[in-house]
Amino acid sequence: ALHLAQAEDGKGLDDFQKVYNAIAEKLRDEDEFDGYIGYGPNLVRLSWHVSGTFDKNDNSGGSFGGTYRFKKEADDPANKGLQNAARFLEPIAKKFPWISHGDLYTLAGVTALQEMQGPKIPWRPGRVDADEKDAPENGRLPDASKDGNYVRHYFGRFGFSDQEIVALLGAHCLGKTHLENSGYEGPWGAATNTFTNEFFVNLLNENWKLEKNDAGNEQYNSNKGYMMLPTDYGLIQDGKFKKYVEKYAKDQDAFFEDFKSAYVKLLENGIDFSKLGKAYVFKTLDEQDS
Ligand code: HEM
Ligand SMILES: CC(=O)Cn1cnc2ccccc21
Repeated sequence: ALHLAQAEDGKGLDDFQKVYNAIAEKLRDEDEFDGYIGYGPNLVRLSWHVSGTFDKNDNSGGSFGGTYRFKKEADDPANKGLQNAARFLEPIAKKFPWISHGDLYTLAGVTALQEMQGPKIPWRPGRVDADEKDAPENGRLPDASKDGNYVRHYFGRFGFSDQEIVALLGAHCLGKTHLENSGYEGPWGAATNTFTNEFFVNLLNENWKLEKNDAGNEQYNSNKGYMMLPTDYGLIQDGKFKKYVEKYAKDQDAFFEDFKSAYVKLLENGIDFSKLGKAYVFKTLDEQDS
């Protein structure tokens, strides 16, 4: 059965906006991380990895239990590099001890996306810290060396459509790959910390060459210094995915709308929020300055 959301008692929009603001101010303050990319992309990746262990067949994994806090999950080789995001969030968790880990990890991704000029992401609290025995086994996160068919099958475990899969992967407009983390090397030049549809524009406009990188893994590189993972490239090799790549390359608003919906579904998969009220939509720091 689905996990029933149990919001932190007595906490409302203002309380969670305070957590949002603490994360957003720390993001602004610590802007030198990873060659001045900042922590935003890493926090978005953490919010995806804590949710990406979900399996709709037995409702195991997913963001509900905050089990990333256990070594068993944090030490999954697929999570290499996310220690930075976890360390970033430690003082936030200490300042707001009442928030569950699952709510903190997902709220941090929402905060980072909105502060990087992404769409407004409605967010609901109610994840509850589970035991280490509930932490999913390693190996549930995807393999970047595969093709479009693998990606479709992989996300079938979450119940995502082709359109939702393409929209979600648009988050690869953010940050970069790091050879020491994943065995893929991204260019410093092209890495960004602003949420746009350029992942799709680059996929279609660059001429991609399949090359072996210094770790011996194949990746697609362009003469402008951009890179794509084989799974990224699979989105234009597969005709059914490609039409959504073209849609989002032409229409950033459509991308923002579809990304927002798919990202909320990713973060909320496996949880019954029906007993809760409306989702919260947080103000960005800029919207509060005025
Ligand atoms: C087929 C599915 C996916 C694969 C195989 C994949 C693979 C990867 C790999 C290998 C990296 C580089 C990690 C590193 O070396 O530091 C990465 C980074 C990243 N991924 Fe994905 N990813 C997938 C889906 C997603 C989704 C669904 C999201 C979010 C909605 C996402 C967000 C990110 C972000 C923001 C980064 C940059 C992190 C940073 O700069 O520290 N990815 N991904
Ligand atoms: C800037 C760049 O390489 C865009 N990009 C293309 N694929 C990516 C996967 C993870 C992070 C960034 C990615």
